[in-house]
Amino acid sequence: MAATTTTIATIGVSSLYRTPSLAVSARRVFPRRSDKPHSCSGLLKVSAAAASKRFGSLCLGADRRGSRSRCPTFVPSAVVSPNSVLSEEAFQGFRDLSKSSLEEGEEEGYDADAYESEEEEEGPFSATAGHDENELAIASLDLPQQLVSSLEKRGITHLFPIQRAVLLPVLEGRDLIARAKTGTGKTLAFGIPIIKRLSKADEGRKTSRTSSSGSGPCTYQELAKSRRKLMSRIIDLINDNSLRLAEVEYLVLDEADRMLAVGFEEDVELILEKLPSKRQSMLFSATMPGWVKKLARRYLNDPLTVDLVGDQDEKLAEGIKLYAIPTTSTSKRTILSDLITVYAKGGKTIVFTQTKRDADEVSMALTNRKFTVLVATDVAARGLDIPNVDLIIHYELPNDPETFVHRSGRTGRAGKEGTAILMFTTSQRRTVKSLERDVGCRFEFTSPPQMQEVLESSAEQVVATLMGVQSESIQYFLPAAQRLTDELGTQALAAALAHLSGFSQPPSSHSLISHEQGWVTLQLTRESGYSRGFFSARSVTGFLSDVFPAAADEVGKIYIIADERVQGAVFDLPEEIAKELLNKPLPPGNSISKITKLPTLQDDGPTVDNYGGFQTGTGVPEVVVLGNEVRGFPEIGVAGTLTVMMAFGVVAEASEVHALIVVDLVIVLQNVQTNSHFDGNSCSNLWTCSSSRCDIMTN
Ligand SMILES: Nc1ncnc2c1ncn2[C@@H]1O[C@H](COP(=O)(O)OP(=O)(O)OP(=O)(O)O)[C@@H](O)[C@H]1O
Repeated sequence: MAATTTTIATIGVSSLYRTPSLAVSARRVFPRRSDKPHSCSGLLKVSAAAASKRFGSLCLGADRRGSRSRCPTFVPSAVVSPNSVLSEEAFQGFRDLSKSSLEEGEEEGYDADAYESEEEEEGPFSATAGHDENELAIASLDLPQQLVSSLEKRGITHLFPIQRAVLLPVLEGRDLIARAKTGTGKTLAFGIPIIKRLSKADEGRKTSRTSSSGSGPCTYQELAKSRRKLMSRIIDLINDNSLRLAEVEYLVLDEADRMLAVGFEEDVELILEKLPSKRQSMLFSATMPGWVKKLARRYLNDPLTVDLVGDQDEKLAEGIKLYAIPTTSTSKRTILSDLITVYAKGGKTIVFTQTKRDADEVSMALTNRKFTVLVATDVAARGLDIPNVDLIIHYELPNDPETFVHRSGRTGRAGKEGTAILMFTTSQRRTVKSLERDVGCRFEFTSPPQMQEVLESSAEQVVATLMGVQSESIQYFLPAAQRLTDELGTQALAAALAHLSGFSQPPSSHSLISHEQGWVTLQLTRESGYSRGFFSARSVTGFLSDVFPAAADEVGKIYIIADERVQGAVFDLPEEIAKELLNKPLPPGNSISKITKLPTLQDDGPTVDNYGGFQTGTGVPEVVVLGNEVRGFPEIGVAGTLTVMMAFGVVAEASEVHALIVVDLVIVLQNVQTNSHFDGNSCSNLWTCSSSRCDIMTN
């Protein structure tokens, strides 16, 4: 490629689109200032991924032409409403007013926040709702034909709302800050108009081709010569003069809030310093905290704000169903496989962890069944457009609401549906509640799938796969199938289904209550004539002590069956102990069995939702805070701001927790509303606790 050709500098891995040929077509729809033709030379798109030095692709080029002229501002009267289609009237308003303002040379401010709201009549992706389809068709926007065709090939024929909302402002050269939900097409929102403008510039150059030299940023050729440099950091490229940005005309900060956040800002600033001050700058993101808008003003010139999210509304993309599932750190991995089997239904899943190490561990744990899973840290949370991801699992809570929005937004893209599941431990309930508030969403709190559901889902998926086997292939296996059916009947098919589901071995036993592997859940039932009064958890331990003391020592969680006509409880035991117990003779009127499905339990059964109040009285402690009167540990005071950790990984801010009472080394949390007596700072002990022991680690 010669040094004189016009190409676009697009830097970054996220949402990267291919530059179409810059074929020129006559401009019809959008009038432009005739007195000041734009001479666009290049686009610099810096994504968070770029700033994090993870360049997946780099396409650099330069135009040797002169600099771009900035269009005056204009005053559109459009209605931009959160999540809604920009109405055709509004769209027309953009056109008319931009036209008139351009004609009149007006330069007025524009504040999309001041826009009125418009009721959403149809889905947010219904670009043609109530409008003349042709008016909104990409084919009618006077874009280069090759661009229109390549978009059509990808099923992109009509503008999405954010694309409609920013089209004219970008064409007119406005700086802007744009917010729209994940997967709503922000990439093409800036891509289409910039390509259109570049193609115009290219057209201009072709018709008045004069010079082939210049002092452009750098040439594709130069960098092709040094491929290795393509892979190195952009900062290094700038520093050693391989990348010169002096003629870049368009700057897009995609994932702008991430780009301008601490840790990235410095690099971005360094890059921005190298850009000409005369440029068009645009900030896009699905999340745009207030501080970004303030900071952005340093980089933008009289920016237009286009906000299709709004402050009041749910900030997640529509079509994403949210579940929250209580777990413990030890049961998480077992539950994860089950969740993927039941909720992804054979589709694609992304599992988000906090650290790379966790990601490695989780992916190792997902080996026995057949999954299509990407296990990733938050590096993959933004910008990645992987088609048709069905399920997102927040294996660990995100650090902030923005990360939750972006992680979840890897599904439910371009109007499709998806599911996001948040796995949380009991002490994280408050964080989950904060997430609901900050993101404006609602979780459905549900329990981990029961083994029966997992097996049924697995079988369904295998059956669906079998339906896709071509009849020509089936013919080859008919004789063997016939033989097997004759010998084993339906057992033969069941064996095939079990094997294809990844269950050649029976599912490993795990507790129905805590989902911990190596544990089983048993049910004790007592006939009414043998009742010795009120049936309680104590009745169970007393019974076990009589029958098999080892079981009484090892028993885990105990829950009473809700049905009042039944005297009974369910409880967890280690598998080996359970086996022995099941062989012991029982007192008359009592029966014990291993169960595969939990009966309905009394209120303190495994919780579905229990905000603000913690469970009391049973088994492993949920959260620990140091109280003033910790029996047996008089030296322990109170630490109001102490971070407390439990042996099974629960982390809680002590300031969010209420009280701790220790009863016979079973730690019980009580929901004491006043925490005034926790203000003392006398103690800063960190406790790790389990039901059977408490260790104190003094700082
Ligand atoms: N007008 C359109 N019609 C149909 N599909 C579209 C249209 N615009 C974009 N898409 C598709 O929608 C998907 C999401 O687009 P894109 O990646 O630009 O979203 P985004 O808003 O940048 O999301 P995120 O904030 O997560 O980065 C892509 O697969 C894209 O090809």
